[in-house]
Amino acid sequence: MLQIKQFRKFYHHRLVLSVSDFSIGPGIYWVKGANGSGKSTLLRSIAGILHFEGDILLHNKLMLKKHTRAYRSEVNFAEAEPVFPPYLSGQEMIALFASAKNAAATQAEQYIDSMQMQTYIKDPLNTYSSGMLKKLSLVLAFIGKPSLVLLDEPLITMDGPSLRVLYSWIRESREQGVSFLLSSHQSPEEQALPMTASLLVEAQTLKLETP
Ligand SMILES: Nc1ncnc2c1ncn2[C@@H]1O[C@H](COP(=O)(O)OP(=O)(O)OP(=O)(O)O)[C@@H](O)[C@H]1O
Repeated sequence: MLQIKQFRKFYHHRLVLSVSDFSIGPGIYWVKGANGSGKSTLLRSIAGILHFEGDILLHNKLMLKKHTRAYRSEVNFAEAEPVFPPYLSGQEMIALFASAKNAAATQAEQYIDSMQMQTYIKDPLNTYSSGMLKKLSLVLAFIGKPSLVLLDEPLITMDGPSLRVLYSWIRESREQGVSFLLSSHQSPEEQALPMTASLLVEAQTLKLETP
């Protein structure tokens, strides 16, 4: 499903992550690692929003750097701490994403309803709490028809009922073939979210840990 080749990421000449050849099949993966180990760097690179050496392939055919548009239409990403334009509403952000992802704006309605966001979805984003912003970023990550969804710290700032809703979205999407990379410092509840394997980011590289 995902292949990382001759990957190196530097910040100001400092090597942060080096992965020579790494591949994983479809599934739900828990991205683990200490603070500052490079989890966000890995996810942001796979999302195509950071410059790096090497290349990343999806489904053995879509190269991030060569087939950028097609690759991006398959990969959705939710940042750990999402930042949105303050004067847009949640609904306007959803409309923007839906247009960028060639999706119907109505696709998000089921997500808005299940996360109980109806009462504030039309309000400007500078009035949202961090949990409300987190939920919006998660809705955006499910818009379109992604085959890979990257969720950076999706469990933080979410209350218990919202977490259960998120787990159900992930399980349902997985049943439809969508894969997930999910970074977290806390172990996702195994029964609620069956993990295929863990990806450990450590010592400037990436290791697969099977259960
Ligand atoms: N924009 C940047 N400029 C310079 N260094 C950076 C930048 N972003 C991240 N780094 C460095 O890269 C390393 C990896 O950071 P990253 O945010 O990927 O770690 P992380 O595993 O996601 O950390 P955490 O668990 O604390 O969120 C850290 O040493 C960090 O200081």
